[in-house]
Amino acid sequence: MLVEVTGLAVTAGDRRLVGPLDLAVAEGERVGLVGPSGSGKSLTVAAVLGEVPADLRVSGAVRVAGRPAGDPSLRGRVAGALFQDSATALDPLARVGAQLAGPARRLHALTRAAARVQAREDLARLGFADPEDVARAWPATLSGGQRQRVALALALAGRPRLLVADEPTTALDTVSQAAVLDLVDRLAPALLLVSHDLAVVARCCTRVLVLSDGRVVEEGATAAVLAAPQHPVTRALVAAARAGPS
Ligand SMILES: Nc1ncnc2c1ncn2[C@@H]1O[C@H](COP(=O)(O)OP(=O)(O)OP(=O)(O)O)[C@@H](O)[C@H]1O
Repeated sequence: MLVEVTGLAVTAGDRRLVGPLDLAVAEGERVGLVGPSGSGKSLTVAAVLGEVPADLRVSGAVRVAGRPAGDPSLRGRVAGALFQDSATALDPLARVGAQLAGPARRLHALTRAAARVQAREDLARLGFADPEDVARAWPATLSGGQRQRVALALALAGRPRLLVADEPTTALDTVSQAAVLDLVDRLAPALLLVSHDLAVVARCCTRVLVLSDGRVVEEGATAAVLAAPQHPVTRALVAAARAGPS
């Protein structure tokens, strides 16, 4: 199993924010995590990435590719991460091409020239018609949708086996949302996708877990959950997804 979470609990003092929760993602699988605001989605993926804030306590077993979450050998190489705000992923003081070449050189010992070629290829793969220009650009000169595509390229630059994406399209306009989701769907080797919007998860994920108050209240094939939601929280999410983009 690529991701194996058993008995995860995240607590703040004596308040339990997440858990107990089990979650598994197989190699190549696409799993969605949906739930209303505050249901524990972000803390769950933070636990998978080994990045739960230090003021919180994590218990249970979280393993990625057989190693404890947060193990430095996993970063970029096994799991790439994409968040809502691409501004935090990109260095404003480095050109796009140089940023993309970083992980390729660090994780795969590519030469500077080979990393440069790979960065151009990655930008083309990410739908940029003019990879040379984008590689030379500073992040601030790109649109929000373009920046998020670069952030996706960066998350995938180390050729990880898993993409972890937390609300990757929430900050984008509808057209960019569709473009970024399409790329996530096409390029993620395996996917753990967080969204408050079941329609977003339905686009990319074959299996979905519904969270409420830090626990999984429903789980199953996305199509089956959409067609016949059982839990009231799931029903509300299905109704919201049918009502259109949020
Ligand atoms: N560092 C923290 N200290 C205390 N409580 C926290 C901390 N981080 C998150 N929480 C609380 O934990 C709960 C779960 O938060 P989390 O961010 O995982 O929810 P979420 O489902 O991702 O919500 P959203 O969709 O709003 O991002 C919330 O009640 C939140 O207020």
